[in-house]
Amino acid sequence: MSLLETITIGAIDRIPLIDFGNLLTATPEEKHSLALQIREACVSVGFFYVKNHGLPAKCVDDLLVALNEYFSLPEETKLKLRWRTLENFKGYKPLLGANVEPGNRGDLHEGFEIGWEQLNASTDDDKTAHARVTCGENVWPSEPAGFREAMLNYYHAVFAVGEALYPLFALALDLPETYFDDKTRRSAPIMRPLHYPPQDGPVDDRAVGIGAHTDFECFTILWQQPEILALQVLNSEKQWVGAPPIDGTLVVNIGDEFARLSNDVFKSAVHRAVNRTGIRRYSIPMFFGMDPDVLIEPIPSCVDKERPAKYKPITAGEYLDQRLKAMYYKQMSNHM
Ligand SMILES: O=C(O)CCC(=O)C(=O)O
Ligand SMILES: [Fe+2]
Repeated sequence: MSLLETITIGAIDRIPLIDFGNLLTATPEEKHSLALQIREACVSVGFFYVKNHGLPAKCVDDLLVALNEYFSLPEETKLKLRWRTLENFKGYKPLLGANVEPGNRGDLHEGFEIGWEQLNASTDDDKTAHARVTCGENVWPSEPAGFREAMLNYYHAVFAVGEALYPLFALALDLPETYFDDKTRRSAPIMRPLHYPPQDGPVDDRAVGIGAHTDFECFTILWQQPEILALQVLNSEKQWVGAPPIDGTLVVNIGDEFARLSNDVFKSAVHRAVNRTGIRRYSIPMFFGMDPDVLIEPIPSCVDKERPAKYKPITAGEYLDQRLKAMYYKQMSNHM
Protein backbone atom coordinates (compact mmCIF):
# COMPACT_ATOMS: atom_id res chain seq x y z
CA MET A 1 0.00 0.00 0.00
CA SER A 2 1.41 3.42 -0.89
CA LEU A 3 1.93 6.07 1.75
CA LEU A 4 -1.00 8.19 0.60
CA GLU A 5 -3.36 5.19 0.66
CA THR A 6 -2.77 4.81 4.41
CA ILE A 7 -4.36 8.16 5.28
CA THR A 8 -7.95 7.02 5.68
CA ILE A 9 -7.44 5.58 9.18
CA GLY A 10 -10.02 7.02 11.64
CA ALA A 11 -9.47 8.74 14.99
CA ILE A 12 -7.72 6.58 17.55
CA ASP A 13 -8.34 6.52 21.28
CA ARG A 14 -4.99 5.20 22.48
CA ILE A 15 -1.34 5.56 21.57
CA PRO A 16 0.23 2.55 19.78
CA LEU A 17 3.17 0.69 21.33
CA ILE A 18 6.05 -0.57 19.19
CA ASP A 19 8.59 -3.16 20.36
CA PHE A 20 12.14 -2.39 19.19
CA GLY A 21 13.40 -5.64 20.74
CA ASN A 22 15.21 -6.93 17.71
CA LEU A 23 16.35 -3.68 16.14
CA LEU A 24 20.12 -4.21 16.52
CA THR A 25 20.01 -7.64 14.94
CA ALA A 26 17.02 -6.98 12.70
CA THR A 27 16.92 -8.42 9.20
CA PRO A 28 15.79 -6.07 6.41
CA GLU A 29 12.33 -7.68 6.62
CA GLU A 30 12.10 -7.07 10.37
CA LYS A 31 13.21 -3.47 9.92
CA HIS A 32 10.60 -3.03 7.27
CA SER A 33 7.95 -4.40 9.58
CA LEU A 34 8.99 -1.93 12.32
CA ALA A 35 8.91 0.89 9.78
CA LEU A 36 5.37 -0.07 8.79
CA GLN A 37 4.26 0.03 12.42
CA ILE A 38 5.88 3.46 12.77
CA ARG A 39 4.17 4.61 9.59
CA GLU A 40 0.78 3.53 10.88
CA ALA A 41 1.32 5.34 14.20
CA CYS A 42 2.57 8.51 12.51
CA VAL A 43 -0.24 8.61 9.97
CA SER A 44 -2.96 7.99 12.55
CA VAL A 45 -1.88 10.03 15.57
CA GLY A 46 1.78 11.08 15.38
CA PHE A 47 2.64 9.51 18.75
CA PHE A 48 3.87 6.06 19.74
CA TYR A 49 5.50 4.30 22.67
CA VAL A 50 8.73 2.37 22.18
CA LYS A 51 9.68 -0.56 24.36
CA ASN A 52 13.04 -2.37 24.38
CA HIS A 53 14.67 0.84 23.15
CA GLY A 54 18.05 0.10 24.75
CA LEU A 55 18.18 3.11 27.11
CA PRO A 56 19.80 1.74 30.31
CA ALA A 57 17.57 2.13 33.39
CA LYS A 58 20.61 3.39 35.32
CA CYS A 59 20.88 6.42 33.03
CA VAL A 60 17.33 7.38 33.94
CA ASP A 61 17.74 6.61 37.66
CA ASP A 62 20.94 8.65 37.97
CA LEU A 63 19.45 11.59 36.13
CA LEU A 64 16.31 11.55 38.27
CA VAL A 65 18.41 11.78 41.44
CA ALA A 66 20.33 14.73 39.95
CA LEU A 67 17.17 16.46 38.72
CA ASN A 68 15.47 16.06 42.06
CA GLU A 69 18.42 17.66 43.83
CA TYR A 70 18.81 20.40 41.25
CA PHE A 71 15.17 21.47 41.13
CA SER A 72 15.02 21.44 44.95
CA LEU A 73 17.68 24.19 45.11
CA PRO A 74 16.52 27.67 46.12
CA GLU A 75 15.10 29.65 43.22
CA GLU A 76 17.81 32.33 43.54
CA THR A 77 20.52 29.68 43.05
CA LYS A 78 18.83 28.31 39.95
CA LEU A 79 18.27 31.82 38.57
CA LYS A 80 22.03 32.36 38.37
CA LEU A 81 21.87 30.31 35.17
CA ARG A 82 18.63 31.83 33.93
CA TRP A 83 18.62 31.31 30.18
CA ARG A 84 17.51 34.80 29.22
CA THR A 85 20.26 36.50 31.17
CA LEU A 86 22.75 34.29 29.38
CA GLU A 87 21.37 35.30 25.97
CA ASN A 88 21.52 31.77 24.67
CA PHE A 89 18.96 29.05 24.71
CA LYS A 90 20.73 26.99 27.35
CA GLY A 91 20.29 27.00 31.09
CA TYR A 92 17.52 27.31 33.62
CA LYS A 93 13.97 28.15 32.59
CA PRO A 94 11.91 29.24 35.58
CA LEU A 95 8.38 28.35 36.50
CA LEU A 96 5.77 30.26 34.45
CA GLY A 97 8.63 31.46 32.24
CA ALA A 98 7.02 29.99 29.16
CA ASN A 99 3.48 30.05 27.87
CA VAL A 100 3.09 27.98 24.72
CA GLU A 101 -0.68 28.39 24.53
CA PRO A 102 -1.88 32.00 24.18
CA GLY A 103 -4.60 32.81 26.71
CA ASN A 104 -3.18 30.54 29.39
CA ARG A 105 -1.69 31.88 32.61
CA GLY A 106 1.79 30.47 31.95
CA ASP A 107 3.24 26.97 31.89
CA LEU A 108 3.54 25.38 35.32
CA HIS A 109 6.94 23.82 34.81
CA GLU A 110 10.59 24.71 35.16
CA GLY A 111 13.33 23.24 33.01
CA PHE A 112 17.01 23.06 32.26
CA GLU A 113 18.21 23.04 28.67
CA ILE A 114 21.36 21.59 27.12
CA GLY A 115 22.65 20.65 23.68
CA TRP A 116 25.39 18.39 22.36
CA GLU A 117 28.53 18.04 24.45
CA GLN A 118 30.93 15.15 24.86
CA LEU A 119 31.39 14.01 28.45
CA ASN A 120 35.15 13.81 28.00
CA ALA A 121 35.82 16.03 25.02
CA SER A 122 39.47 16.22 24.05
CA THR A 123 38.92 17.40 20.50
CA ASP A 124 36.18 19.47 18.96
CA ASP A 125 33.75 17.77 16.62
CA ASP A 126 31.20 18.86 14.04
CA LYS A 127 28.26 18.76 16.39
CA THR A 128 29.98 20.78 19.09
CA ALA A 129 31.07 23.36 16.55
CA HIS A 130 27.55 23.57 15.20
CA ALA A 131 25.99 23.85 18.64
CA ARG A 132 28.32 26.74 19.40
CA VAL A 133 27.38 28.58 16.25
CA THR A 134 23.65 28.24 16.70
CA CYS A 135 23.03 28.46 20.38
CA GLY A 136 26.17 28.76 22.42
CA GLU A 137 27.77 26.35 24.80
CA ASN A 138 26.07 24.53 27.62
CA VAL A 139 26.11 26.04 31.06
CA TRP A 140 26.34 23.91 34.20
CA PRO A 141 25.31 24.53 37.78
CA SER A 142 28.00 24.02 40.44
CA GLU A 143 25.60 21.78 42.38
CA PRO A 144 24.50 19.05 42.67
CA ALA A 145 27.70 17.14 42.08
CA GLY A 146 27.31 14.76 39.16
CA PHE A 147 24.59 16.83 37.43
CA ARG A 148 26.60 17.30 34.24
CA GLU A 149 27.61 13.65 34.07
CA ALA A 150 24.07 12.39 34.64
CA MET A 151 22.67 14.81 32.04
CA LEU A 152 25.27 13.91 29.40
CA ASN A 153 25.07 10.17 30.00
CA TYR A 154 21.34 10.31 29.45
CA TYR A 155 21.76 12.66 26.47
CA HIS A 156 24.08 10.30 24.63
CA ALA A 157 22.07 7.18 25.42
CA VAL A 158 18.90 8.72 24.00
CA PHE A 159 20.89 10.24 21.15
CA ALA A 160 21.66 6.64 20.12
CA VAL A 161 17.96 5.79 20.18
CA GLY A 162 17.30 8.78 17.93
CA GLU A 163 20.07 7.73 15.53
CA ALA A 164 18.38 4.33 15.21
CA LEU A 165 15.05 6.00 14.54
CA TYR A 166 16.03 8.14 11.53
CA PRO A 167 16.45 5.14 9.16
CA LEU A 168 13.14 3.69 10.35
CA PHE A 169 11.39 7.01 9.71
CA ALA A 170 13.02 7.10 6.27
CA LEU A 171 11.66 3.62 5.44
CA ALA A 172 8.28 4.61 6.88
CA LEU A 173 8.24 7.54 4.42
CA ASP A 174 9.17 5.28 1.45
CA LEU A 175 12.61 6.92 1.34
CA PRO A 176 15.96 5.12 1.19
CA GLU A 177 17.03 3.96 4.66
CA THR A 178 20.07 6.28 4.54
CA TYR A 179 18.05 9.34 3.52
CA PHE A 180 18.70 11.29 6.72
CA ASP A 181 22.38 10.31 7.09
CA ASP A 182 23.83 13.34 5.32
CA LYS A 183 21.09 15.59 6.73
CA THR A 184 21.86 15.01 10.38
CA ARG A 185 25.66 15.16 10.51
CA ARG A 186 26.05 18.48 12.27
CA SER A 187 22.76 18.90 14.09
CA ALA A 188 22.16 17.54 17.53
CA PRO A 189 19.12 17.41 19.73
CA ILE A 190 18.21 19.84 22.49
CA MET A 191 17.37 18.15 25.78
CA ARG A 192 15.18 19.93 28.28
CA PRO A 193 14.27 18.01 31.45
CA LEU A 194 11.13 19.46 32.95
CA HIS A 195 9.87 19.60 36.52
CA TYR A 196 6.15 20.03 37.07
CA PRO A 197 5.56 20.87 40.73
CA PRO A 198 2.28 19.83 42.35
CA GLN A 199 -0.34 22.29 41.22
CA ASP A 200 -1.83 24.24 44.12
CA GLY A 201 -3.30 27.27 42.32
CA PRO A 202 -6.46 27.40 40.23
CA VAL A 203 -7.09 24.12 38.51
CA ASP A 204 -8.70 24.83 35.18
CA ASP A 205 -7.87 24.58 31.49
CA ARG A 206 -5.85 27.82 31.49
CA ALA A 207 -3.41 26.68 34.17
CA VAL A 208 -1.62 23.58 32.93
CA GLY A 209 1.88 22.11 33.10
CA ILE A 210 2.56 22.80 29.45
CA GLY A 211 -0.12 24.29 27.23
CA ALA A 212 -1.37 22.78 23.98
CA HIS A 213 1.36 22.94 21.33
CA THR A 214 3.12 21.03 18.58
CA ASP A 215 6.86 20.36 18.64
CA PHE A 216 8.95 22.20 16.04
CA GLU A 217 11.48 19.71 14.73
CA CYS A 218 11.44 16.21 13.21
CA PHE A 219 10.61 14.10 16.24
CA THR A 220 10.80 14.17 20.01
CA ILE A 221 11.82 11.35 22.35
CA LEU A 222 10.22 11.78 25.75
CA TRP A 223 10.74 9.96 29.02
CA GLN A 224 7.92 10.49 31.46
CA GLN A 225 7.70 9.70 35.13
CA PRO A 226 5.94 6.41 35.92
CA GLU A 227 2.51 6.42 37.51
CA ILE A 228 1.72 10.10 36.90
CA LEU A 229 -0.87 10.65 34.24
CA ALA A 230 -0.23 14.06 32.68
CA LEU A 231 0.46 13.89 28.96
CA GLN A 232 -2.51 14.24 26.61
CA VAL A 233 -2.63 14.12 22.82
CA LEU A 234 -5.28 15.60 20.52
CA ASN A 235 -6.55 13.03 18.02
CA SER A 236 -8.00 13.68 14.57
CA GLU A 237 -11.49 14.10 16.10
CA LYS A 238 -10.11 16.85 18.38
CA GLN A 239 -10.50 14.67 21.48
CA TRP A 240 -7.82 14.58 24.18
CA VAL A 241 -6.36 11.10 24.44
CA GLY A 242 -4.32 10.25 27.56
CA ALA A 243 -0.74 9.05 26.98
CA PRO A 244 -0.15 7.46 30.40
CA PRO A 245 3.38 6.45 31.33
CA ILE A 246 4.11 2.81 30.55
CA ASP A 247 7.01 1.39 32.53
CA GLY A 248 10.19 0.92 30.54
CA THR A 249 8.94 2.80 27.49
CA LEU A 250 9.81 6.06 25.80
CA VAL A 251 7.27 8.19 23.97
CA VAL A 252 8.12 9.32 20.44
CA ASN A 253 6.17 12.04 18.68
CA ILE A 254 6.33 13.68 15.29
CA GLY A 255 7.17 17.39 15.12
CA ASP A 256 6.32 20.05 12.54
CA GLU A 257 9.41 19.55 10.34
CA PHE A 258 8.38 15.94 9.63
CA ALA A 259 4.79 17.11 9.11
CA ARG A 260 6.06 19.54 6.45
CA LEU A 261 8.33 16.93 4.87
CA SER A 262 5.43 14.46 4.66
CA ASN A 263 2.85 17.05 3.55
CA ASP A 264 0.95 16.36 6.80
CA VAL A 265 0.72 12.62 6.06
CA PHE A 266 2.66 12.22 9.30
CA LYS A 267 0.76 14.07 12.04
CA SER A 268 2.44 16.58 14.27
CA ALA A 269 -0.14 16.20 17.01
CA VAL A 270 -1.12 18.93 19.44
CA HIS A 271 -0.32 17.81 22.98
CA ARG A 272 -0.18 19.18 26.52
CA ALA A 273 0.68 18.03 30.03
CA VAL A 274 -1.51 18.60 33.06
CA ASN A 275 -0.24 17.44 36.44
CA ARG A 276 -3.11 17.49 38.90
CA THR A 277 -1.88 14.57 40.97
CA GLY A 278 -0.47 16.59 43.87
CA ILE A 279 2.94 14.92 43.27
CA ARG A 280 5.93 16.48 41.52
CA ARG A 281 6.47 15.15 38.03
CA TYR A 282 9.55 14.94 35.84
CA SER A 283 9.66 14.47 32.11
CA ILE A 284 12.68 14.53 29.81
CA PRO A 285 12.07 15.57 26.21
CA MET A 286 14.79 15.52 23.56
CA PHE A 287 14.08 17.27 20.26
CA PHE A 288 15.65 15.82 17.10
CA GLY A 289 15.95 17.88 13.91
CA MET A 290 18.04 18.20 10.73
CA ASP A 291 21.12 20.19 9.72
CA PRO A 292 20.35 23.90 9.28
CA ASP A 293 21.03 23.96 5.52
CA VAL A 294 18.69 21.05 4.68
CA LEU A 295 15.74 22.12 2.55
CA ILE A 296 12.45 20.85 3.96
CA GLU A 297 9.71 20.41 1.39
CA PRO A 298 6.97 17.84 0.82
CA ILE A 299 8.48 14.64 -0.62
CA PRO A 300 7.02 13.19 -3.84
CA SER A 301 5.51 10.10 -2.17
CA CYS A 302 3.27 12.41 -0.11
CA VAL A 303 2.02 14.64 -2.91
CA ASP A 304 -0.52 13.93 -5.63
CA LYS A 305 -3.38 15.69 -7.43
CA GLU A 306 -5.79 15.28 -4.51
CA ARG A 307 -3.11 16.28 -2.01
CA PRO A 308 -1.05 19.09 -3.49
CA ALA A 309 2.02 20.33 -1.62
CA LYS A 310 0.86 22.35 1.40
CA TYR A 311 4.22 23.85 2.32
CA LYS A 312 6.82 25.98 0.56
CA PRO A 313 10.43 24.82 0.79
CA ILE A 314 12.34 26.26 3.73
CA THR A 315 15.66 25.29 5.28
CA ALA A 316 15.59 23.56 8.65
CA GLY A 317 17.69 26.38 10.13
CA GLU A 318 15.39 29.13 8.91
CA TYR A 319 12.29 27.25 9.99
CA LEU A 320 13.56 26.61 13.49
CA ASP A 321 14.70 30.19 13.80
CA GLN A 322 11.25 31.47 12.82
CA ARG A 323 9.50 29.20 15.28
CA LEU A 324 11.84 29.99 18.15
CA LYS A 325 11.63 33.73 17.50
CA ALA A 326 7.83 33.61 17.27
CA MET A 327 7.69 31.77 20.57
CA TYR A 328 10.29 33.77 22.44
CA TYR A 329 9.23 37.21 21.19
CA LYS A 330 5.71 36.35 22.22
CA GLN A 331 7.10 35.58 25.66
CA MET A 332 9.36 38.65 25.96
CA SER A 333 6.54 40.51 27.68
CA ASN A 334 6.30 37.53 30.01
CA HIS A 335 8.82 37.76 32.83
CA MET A 336 11.33 35.26 31.46
O1 LIG B 1 6.09 16.78 29.86
C1 LIG B 1 5.53 16.22 28.92
O2 LIG B 1 4.96 15.14 29.05
C2 LIG B 1 5.47 16.88 27.56
C3 LIG B 1 6.54 17.90 27.30
C4 LIG B 1 6.43 18.53 25.95
O3 LIG B 1 5.49 18.33 25.24
C5 LIG B 1 7.50 19.41 25.44
O4 LIG B 1 8.42 19.75 26.20
O5 LIG B 1 7.45 19.77 24.24
FE1 LIG C 1 5.90 18.95 23.21
